Amino acid sequence: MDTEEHGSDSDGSEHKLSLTSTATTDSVALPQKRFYRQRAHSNPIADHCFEYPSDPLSMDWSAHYPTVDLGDSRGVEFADIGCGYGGLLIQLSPMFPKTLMLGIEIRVKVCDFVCDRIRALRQQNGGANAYQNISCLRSNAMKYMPNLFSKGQLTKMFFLFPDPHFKRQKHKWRIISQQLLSEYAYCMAIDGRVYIATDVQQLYDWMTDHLTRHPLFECLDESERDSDPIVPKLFDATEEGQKVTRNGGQKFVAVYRRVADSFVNQ
Ligand SMILES: C[S@@+](CC[C@H](N)C(=O)[O-])C[C@H]1O[C@@H](n2cnc3c(N)ncnc32)[C@H](O)[C@@H]1O
Repeated sequence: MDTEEHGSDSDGSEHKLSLTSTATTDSVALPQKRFYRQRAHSNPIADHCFEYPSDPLSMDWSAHYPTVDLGDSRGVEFADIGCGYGGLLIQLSPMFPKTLMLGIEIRVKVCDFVCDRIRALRQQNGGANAYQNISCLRSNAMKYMPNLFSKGQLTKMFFLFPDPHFKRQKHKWRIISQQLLSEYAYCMAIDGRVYIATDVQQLYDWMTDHLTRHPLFECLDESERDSDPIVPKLFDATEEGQKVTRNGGQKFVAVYRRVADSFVNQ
């Protein structure tokens, strides 16, 4: 992934931080996972070397969505947190062709895989102008969400099969907590939706407990959930979901709505 730091050119003009990922290539073949293997878990609290914008307006998204007229777009609206190998983005792309979606993935090689996968799909479907609305960014969602997204920008956030971090002393590594939910709520539009899925009952209880207790989220009732066309995708669109299916595991899914805070002027 090419990176360009936010800073000043010799003429004093500011250039925006740009994280080139899916913009250019010569190859058309889909990437093979075996060339992108990386340890399963990354410590999200340790210091990693990340490029990140000082604020959302400094982020240059043009390299991520090179054919999209960004001036005419609402910016990224869907964020797949810990997107892994990118299966959800690829399924949602044709369902919402006008919506920009971003996978956020902390592992370098996994993010590279998704970028190469999207690049190949774009080339293979060049004539159809497909997959131009999806991209992947290597970042730590536990640290940089407000740097990437403005208040109320996201209409959907996905947390599909997140790392369970079973040991008690590693619960602080979990991607859902009261503090993190407040950051996610800040980036979300009122009525936006949070989708969670896991095969680990204990993690499901943890995530739903935190979401239910948080004043800015409420659980969708069964009929609302069943009429959401995205819900069926939560089970099998991602590589981890497919692995659970192969192993005959159970899946637990829930959807929450971002609600307005009745005490604070939104
Ligand atoms: C178990 S995998 C699930 C991947 C994908 N959602 C799926 O269902 O196939 C969890 C992913 O979250 C990523 N991840 C963990 N913590 C993260 C963080 N703080 N920010 C971004 N990605 C993270 C991991 O690197 C891993 O790829």
